[in-house]
Amino acid sequence: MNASHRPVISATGLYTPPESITNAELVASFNAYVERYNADHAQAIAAGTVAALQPSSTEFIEKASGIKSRHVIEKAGVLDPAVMRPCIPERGNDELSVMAEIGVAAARQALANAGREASDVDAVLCAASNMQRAYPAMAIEIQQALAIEGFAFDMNVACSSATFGIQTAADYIRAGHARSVLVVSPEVTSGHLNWRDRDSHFIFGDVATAVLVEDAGIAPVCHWDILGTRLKTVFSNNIRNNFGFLNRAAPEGEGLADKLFVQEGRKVFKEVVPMVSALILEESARLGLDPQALRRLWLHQANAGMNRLIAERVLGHEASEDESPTVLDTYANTSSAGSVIAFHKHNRDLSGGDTGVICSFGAGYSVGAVFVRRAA
Ligand SMILES: CC(C)(COP(=O)(O)OP(=O)(O)OC[C@H]1O[C@@H](n2cnc3c(N)ncnc32)[C@H](O)[C@@H]1OP(=O)(O)O)[C@@H](O)C(=O)NCCC(=O)NCCSC(=O)CC(=O)O
Repeated sequence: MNASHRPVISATGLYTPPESITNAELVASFNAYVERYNADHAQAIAAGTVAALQPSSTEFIEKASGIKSRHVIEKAGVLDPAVMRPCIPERGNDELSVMAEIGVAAARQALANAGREASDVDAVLCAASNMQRAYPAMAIEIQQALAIEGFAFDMNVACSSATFGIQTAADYIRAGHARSVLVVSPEVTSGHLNWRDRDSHFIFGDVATAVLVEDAGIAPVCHWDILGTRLKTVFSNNIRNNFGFLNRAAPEGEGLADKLFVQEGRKVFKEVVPMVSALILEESARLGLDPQALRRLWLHQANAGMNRLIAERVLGHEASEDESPTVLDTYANTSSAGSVIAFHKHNRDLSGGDTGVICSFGAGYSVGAVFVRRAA
């Protein structure tokens, strides 16, 4: 088999959890929790020592974010007003862990779509925003479950994990260190979402994606050439999660609001939109591409309004759904997997020579862009 040291995307895979929660179901559960909380604290609220909680609304959620529903690994616990978290039973050390299980499902689909055997793969990156344990690496568990030789490791750049993973895989191909690399992004975001926080309880969903990055010399006929990749990070506290082993002890420990997802959504919106559009425009120029000729933008799926603005700045006109497809309406924000889901679901209709960009952005701040051209 030939090695060209030119990276391509050979195929992608997607695992979608069967259970899904509509905005109406989510808001009914949240508002039942609010009613119960306010009744339980009625005296303190009347005395002004405790603030009453405000109800959520389906109209607000859809208008502010574009999200209509989200998939989750475990629905009953999330919707029980007395629980409001996914109840995923702990598994024994000799059982496949949840993240590995959904990552393997997505990886198997990517391999099948490429006509590739797992034994052909040289490396596995588990690129995701929340690892369910510190070690051993989730990636090594996925590697073992697929019976892959070589090496594997985890990486976390929050929402940009998958695009940073694709660039890392592409660099292995460019350097000749590997010819076939799986970038797997299992996102169990329901675990870190604070389902009791009105400002963010609607934001996330669970999913797993896989991207098979390979040397063009071994790639299937139908693939996407990686024309260039560009990464950027700028520190910000506006999306933050303080969970970690240094704060394991009560009363500061796990379960407190700051150990879950916290964001200043408006600031994120305002500060990240210009970062993303500038990065896409700069990298287009460096690659000698006309941004207005990009056939499709597969953008991170956090907020429909954000994507509208970014796409307009890049393309120079209001983007159609065909130019900038949305998946957050049914998946919500799936962190690093979002732009890959958009690419997975919306790339087969394009023609040879069509060019586009897979672009993620989020906590860090972080932005990752992968420019691709359909080969055949
Ligand atoms: C979160 C948002 C949808 C919120 O929309 P807005 O900014 O318009 O809303 P806001 O917070 O200013 O609130 C406006 C008004 O609505 C009220 N309000 C807030 N929540 C409500 C709810 N659930 N139901 C009804 N009303 C609500 C507020 O109290 C306020 O009232 P009043 O007007 O009376 O004060 C949006 O800001 C957003 O999507 N920002 C981008 C976020 C983003 O990209 N994050 C990255 C996520 S991290 C990520 O992607 C993954 C990663 O990096 O790992």
